[in-house]
This record gives sequence, C-alpha cells and structure tokens, in this order.
Amino acid sequence: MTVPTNRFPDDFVWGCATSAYQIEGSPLADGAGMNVWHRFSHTRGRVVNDENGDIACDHYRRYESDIELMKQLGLQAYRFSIAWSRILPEGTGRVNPAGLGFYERLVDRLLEKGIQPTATLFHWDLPVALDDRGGWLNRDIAGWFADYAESVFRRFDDRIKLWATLNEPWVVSDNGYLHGTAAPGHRSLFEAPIATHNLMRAHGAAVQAYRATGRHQIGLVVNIEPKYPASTSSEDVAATRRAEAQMNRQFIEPAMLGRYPEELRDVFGEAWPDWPASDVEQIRQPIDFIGLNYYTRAVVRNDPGAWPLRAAPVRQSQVAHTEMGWEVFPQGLTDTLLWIKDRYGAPPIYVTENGAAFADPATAAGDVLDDPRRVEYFRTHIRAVHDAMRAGVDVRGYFAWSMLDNFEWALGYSKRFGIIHVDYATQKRTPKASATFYSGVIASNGAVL
Ligand SMILES: CO[C@H](O)c1c[n+]2c([nH]1)[C@H](O)[C@@H](O)[C@H](O)[C@H]2CO
Repeated sequence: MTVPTNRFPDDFVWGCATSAYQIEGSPLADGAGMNVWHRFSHTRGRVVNDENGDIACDHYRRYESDIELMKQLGLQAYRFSIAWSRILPEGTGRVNPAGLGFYERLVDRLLEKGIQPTATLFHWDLPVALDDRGGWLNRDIAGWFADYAESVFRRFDDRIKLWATLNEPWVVSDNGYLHGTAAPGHRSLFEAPIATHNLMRAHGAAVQAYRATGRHQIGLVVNIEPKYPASTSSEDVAATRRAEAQMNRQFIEPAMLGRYPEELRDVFGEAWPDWPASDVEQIRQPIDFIGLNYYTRAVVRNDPGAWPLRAAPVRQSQVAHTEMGWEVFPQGLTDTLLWIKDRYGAPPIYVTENGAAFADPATAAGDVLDDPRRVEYFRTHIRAVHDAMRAGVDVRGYFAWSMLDNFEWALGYSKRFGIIHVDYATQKRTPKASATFYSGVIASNGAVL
C-alpha cells in the first residue's frame, strides 16, 4: 500500500460515528423492548442530572434530515449501531418488523445519498429481557447474540458491507460489571471476568454465524488507551502492564491470538477462571478488520490502594486536555496503530471512533461557537493516522466521533463530542467549525491537513 505524502489513498473511507441509544430517542417506540441503558438512566442517581435517552437527538424520527446533513458534509460512510431490543424485543425469539423497518429506512436512505452504512450489532444497549436472564453472565448469551446477529445479517447483508460485532466490550465488563458506573451497574470482581468471557464468546458466535452466509467484512471494535509508565521503577512498570493488559489486551488478545493476557490473573486473582480451551478457540474466529476507538493515553503509576488494578493514572500538567479530562496526545494514536500492526499480524484497521468533548455554547443569537481546540484535535489526530500509514499500518478508514452532540452515557448531555451542535430544547442542528474543517478534509482526502 503506497501512501501519498500529502494525502490519503484514494480508497480511504471518511465517516462519522454514533450509537443507537445515544442519538435515536424513542427507545420503546413501535414495539421495541426495553434496553438496560433505558432502565439504568431511569434509575435515580445513575446519570448526571438524571438525564436519559428518551429523546436524545430524536434521530429515530429525524434520520432523513440528519442524513441530509451527512450528505452536505460529504461523508462517505456512516457508522451506527443497531438496537438489539428494537429487532428482538425479548432479546430472542419474536422479531419486531417495525424495528427492522426503521433500520431498513435508515440504510436505504444512506445508500440513496451515496453514504456507505456500517453497522455495529451491539453498542451496550442489551435487552432488559436478557439482562433479567443473567445477561452477559449467562453462557447462553453467545447463542442469543448469534441468533440476533443472523436476523440482522439476513436482512441487511445485501446493503451493509462492514459489520462490527461489539463496540468496546471493555466498557461493558469494566464499567458495567466491575465498577458499576454503566449499565447494568454491577460491582463485582467475580462477575467482570465472566462478562468478559461471554462477550467474547458472543463475538465468536456472531462471526461464525456471519461466515455461514455473509458476503462482506466483519470485525471487532475495541478501545485502546496506550499506557506509559510514570517512571522506570519496577513498581510503575508492573502497574502499567496490569493496566495495559486489563484495558488494551483483555479483548483483542483472545480474538486475535486465542489467549487471555496472563496479567489478568494478577489483576483478578482467584476471580479469573481457567476458561475451557474450546471456549477460547471459538472466540478466535478470523476477522476481517479491527475497529480502533482512540481518544487519549494514560501515564500510569503503581497504586496499591487502587482496586483492583493497583494502578492509577497520573494527570499530565502543562498539556491540553478535553472536557472529559483526557489528555490530547495524538502520538498515542500513531503508537497504538503501530502496536496493533506489530502484535496482531498487521490486520486491516478502521479508526472507528476518534474525537473530543469541548463546551460549545450556543450564543444568544443562536450561533454555535465551536471550540477551536476540536479542529486542532482532529487535525493532529488525522495526521497521526497518516503517520502510521506511512510507517506501514493498513488503515482503511476514519470515523469521527461524533456526528451529533449526544447522550454521553452516565454523563448525560453534559459533554459535547459532536461536529454538529444539537440544541436539545429545539432539536436544532448547527454544524460547528469542526464540521466545516472535517468536510474539507474529506473533500481534499486529507490534503488540507
Ligand atoms: C473509554 O473511552 C472510549 O474509548 C470511548 C469513548 N467513547 C466511547 N468509547 C463510546 O464508544 C461512545 O459511545 C462514547 O460516546 C465515546 C465518547 O466518550
């Protein structure tokens, strides 16, 4: 692959990403079943200001005008997630035609506008009906997920050519089962490894299901936050390895190499089971790409009191941070792309999420003052992708997070990642300066950087 010096390859794909619960609203419309984020956000005290996704960006009803905005931006592709509980309200069994119908209209409209639809099967919004049967703690969920996947593949594989099974299983296991900061809100050292394993078994089962009928590409989306030791002390180096294994290798390693990092036993102790070899073999289904979500890095120090990692981040001073408190560190994206290439056999990679939260207040006149730091974030990180590609990494595309300001999970609507501003009171969309910038990047295939 030869990468031009001043732009990207002609077949490089430029897109934006969102997820169902964060933008759609109408979570129970047209026969949809309840999902765990609906239940979690309606549980007092779980989400900032007790906000929820009942309306969000009202995309379920406004998808046509949103697609028009995507067209105006010049987007070549759009990464969205499919809400399992719209398709199968009880999680298994009965298919809800109206749920399929919404995504049919979305996909067909995208194609009409020349925008490539790329779908993630699971972006954290598990059907409550399955959570009540154990959810990710029940081994049967691998079969439930494969059945759901098959019902969607059958309907859309003629139009969707890029599939992802899971979005960031680490967030479900770590936030949802270890720390309890995300749905379903459990806090258990013993449950998290079981959730990890069943998430990855479900990934493997869905990939196997796809291989039976699928004609295109399927992969796994992982969040990787490169970890750098705060010092060369053996304690800090060991702590960094624990943090790196628990976040960055816990999921990609079984998927790509058919093994879990040995450091996980050091992190979870007796709570980390000896999984059957047959399970891990089933997880290791050949996939067509890795989806990388990159936002920031972490500098890590040993912290014996930090449960259960015994590792803690060290905030870097004198450097830029986003509204999330995440350091702006584009070099980490280059480093991570090279790390995936070197460690996992140079798989094709899509940067499936990259973006920044900054406060973007709408002025009284209704204008939106995009924080100039967001344009700088995209500029430096897209350059970082180009640097990795020139070093030989097979990156196929880049999806900015996010097309719209949206529901930022337990932080509610307090953080804005969109390149398009959403006034939640009026649902008015206003493209930000970063939308104009990104549109120029797409039109010039990166030459404006
Ligand atoms: C743990 O950070 C992850 O890389 C990450 C960041 N983000 C994500 N994953 C999720 O995929 C999105 O749903 C979030 O809205 C987005 C912004 O927070």
